[in-house]
Amino acid sequence: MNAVLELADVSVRRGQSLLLDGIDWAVEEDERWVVLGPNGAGKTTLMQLCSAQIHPTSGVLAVLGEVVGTVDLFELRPRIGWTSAAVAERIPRHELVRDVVVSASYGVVGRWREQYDDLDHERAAELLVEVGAGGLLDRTFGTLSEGERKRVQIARALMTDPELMLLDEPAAGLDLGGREDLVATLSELAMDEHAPATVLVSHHVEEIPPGFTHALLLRDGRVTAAGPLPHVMTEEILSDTFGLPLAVTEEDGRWFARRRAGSR
Ligand SMILES: Nc1ncnc2c1ncn2[C@@H]1O[C@H](COP(=O)(O)OP(=O)(O)OP(=O)(O)O)[C@@H](O)[C@H]1O
Repeated sequence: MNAVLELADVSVRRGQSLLLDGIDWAVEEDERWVVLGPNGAGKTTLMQLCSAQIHPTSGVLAVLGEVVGTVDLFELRPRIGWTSAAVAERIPRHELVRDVVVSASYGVVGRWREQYDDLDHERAAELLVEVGAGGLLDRTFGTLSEGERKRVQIARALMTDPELMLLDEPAAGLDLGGREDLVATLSELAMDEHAPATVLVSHHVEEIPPGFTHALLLRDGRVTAAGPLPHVMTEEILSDTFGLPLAVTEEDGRWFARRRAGSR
């Protein structure tokens, strides 16, 4: 098994602030990880590192076997599928959904004069069906609901057949039905043995799709725990990570957390 992500004592500093502090972490190609932590824990900064958008200030980061700092990041990035609010903001609202997905093959947002062949368009259409958005091909991105936009972004992230997929808070802004639909779609992807290694960022344990295998928990830029889900999803570790006493339960592969009764 090959590691798709390897971080050894990785830190990120901006001015006086230490955003990430001595992170050690490895993700293997058949693993599906969730990164959990409260606001400001460093989750997005970690995804920026893993998507080769930024360099560590210190430590060693290898993405898909390439040590960041020794390789051309423009060659590395197309091998990574990435969805985040920052990527979504760059998608032109007038863009047709079919073009939002297909343009990932050129690593661009907003179709210009690139030429795509029929196979590209067929693949885009298939991926949209796979994520439950097959009926949206000819809509413009700006007319979609938040939940539909998330699905289109996941199809776009899969378009280049990436070796690593990073999903930064894909359920943010969704209503209950939208969240549950998305969790089901991500669960299907997680259980597909041909799907790439996946890292999903979330604030909420309820958003962990069944089929995800591991969790990395962050607080104040440090790892509080990392490993197989049943090992790290304990009341003690989650309470420590989120800074409040939590009761944690698991049912049918889904996780739930709430403040422990009488603890306030
Ligand atoms: N350029 C910067 N300079 C100084 N501090 C920064 C910079 N960028 C981010 N931070 C701080 O680093 C911390 C981690 O930010 P990050 O966005 O990675 O957290 P997060 O876990 O994704 O948070 P959230 O859940 O709220 O999205 C935050 O306190 C943030 O204010």
